[in-house]
Amino acid sequence: MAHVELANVDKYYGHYHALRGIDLSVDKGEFIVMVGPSGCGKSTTLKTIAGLESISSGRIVINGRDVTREEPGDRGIAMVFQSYALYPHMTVAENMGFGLRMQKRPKAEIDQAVLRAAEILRLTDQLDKRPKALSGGQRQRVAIGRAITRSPEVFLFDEPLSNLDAALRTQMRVELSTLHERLGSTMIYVTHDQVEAMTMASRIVVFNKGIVEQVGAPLELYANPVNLFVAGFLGAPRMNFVSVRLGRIVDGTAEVAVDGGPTFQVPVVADLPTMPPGATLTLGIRPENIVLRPASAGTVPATIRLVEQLGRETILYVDAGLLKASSSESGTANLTVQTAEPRPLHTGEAIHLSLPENALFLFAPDGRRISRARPVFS
Ligand SMILES: Nc1ncnc2c1ncn2[C@@H]1O[C@H](COP(=O)(O)OP(=O)(O)OP(=O)(O)O)[C@@H](O)[C@H]1O
Repeated sequence: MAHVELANVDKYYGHYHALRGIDLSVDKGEFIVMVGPSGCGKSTTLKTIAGLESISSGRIVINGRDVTREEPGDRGIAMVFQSYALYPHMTVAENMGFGLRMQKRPKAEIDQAVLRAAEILRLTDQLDKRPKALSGGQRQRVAIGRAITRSPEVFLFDEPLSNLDAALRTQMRVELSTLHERLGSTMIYVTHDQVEAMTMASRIVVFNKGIVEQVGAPLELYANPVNLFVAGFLGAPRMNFVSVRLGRIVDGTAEVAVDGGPTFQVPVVADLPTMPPGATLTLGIRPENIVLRPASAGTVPATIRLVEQLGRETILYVDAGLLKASSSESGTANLTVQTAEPRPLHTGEAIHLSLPENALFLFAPDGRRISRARPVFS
């Protein structure tokens, strides 16, 4: 187990500023998951911790030791990649023991480490096979086994499950979480997969364009994103965003109105009054918080453009003309609704929506969230 710290880390590739002052402190035994859009710097961050990329400025500290200039092999880390790159001519046991053999460790020690890793990863029956005789999930377990045998203080994972099919990914997700519990090691994990991030992380780090936007426990980030970017990034289907105008602010509550449409009262943080009345703000609402209602005052009329029936729930892409939403994910539809409505819903159907005020997020023109923090469990 190790504590890992990045202090003001900058990384340039030529003139390209890939990491911009990254500060990150990973506690011993934490499972940190890094997420963000393609090209935001997740893999670069992981490689700088591994020592596979040098940094332009800043410091990387593992267990209080500055490793910024240390070779990868001296840092006490092991990395598992998306492509598991096993040696095809070696058996599973030989693949798993490879790192230790390179370090010229005694045979008995290597055998013991391989057996222990194989037992943890349920590969004991596969040790004499070659990689081509294994399933994708088993191969990825061998790659993880290769990391385990080296008893690293820190495991780094770069999208290790993205080559597996959906069912195997689900199974491996559970196995990795179990592995983390069993070994208690510090793990830093990069993924594109929201479910992996939400279910495995003790804390999620959201990257964007070479900076860290927010760090926090999964549900905390989901309930209290600091800005539009984090709000829009975490959650599938993603949060809806609607342009609104700021009206009066009374007793910590802002009146915001959709042009020609409904008005909402949103609790705000203190610095909102510095914004002029009439300022354009963004209202956010998660698809699961929009409610289908019979027509009445305060509801918004909408037309269903597309229905995705997922069994337990249904995703509707609707055209709610009044709401000038900017999160269109599908043609003329401008709002996404996630509902457990039991009756069948059809394309072209007219419906009415209610946007509960206690589920609204409000964002300033610069993207900062200015509605009051929401409890994680509400
Ligand atoms: N060796 C390199 N030389 C030049 N530019 C690079 C190099 N490696 C990465 N970059 C650039 O640095 C930025 C960050 O890349 P990085 O691989 O860290 O992104 P990422 O967040 O992991 O993306 P993805 O999710 O697509 O893997 C990208 O714009 C990329 O093009």
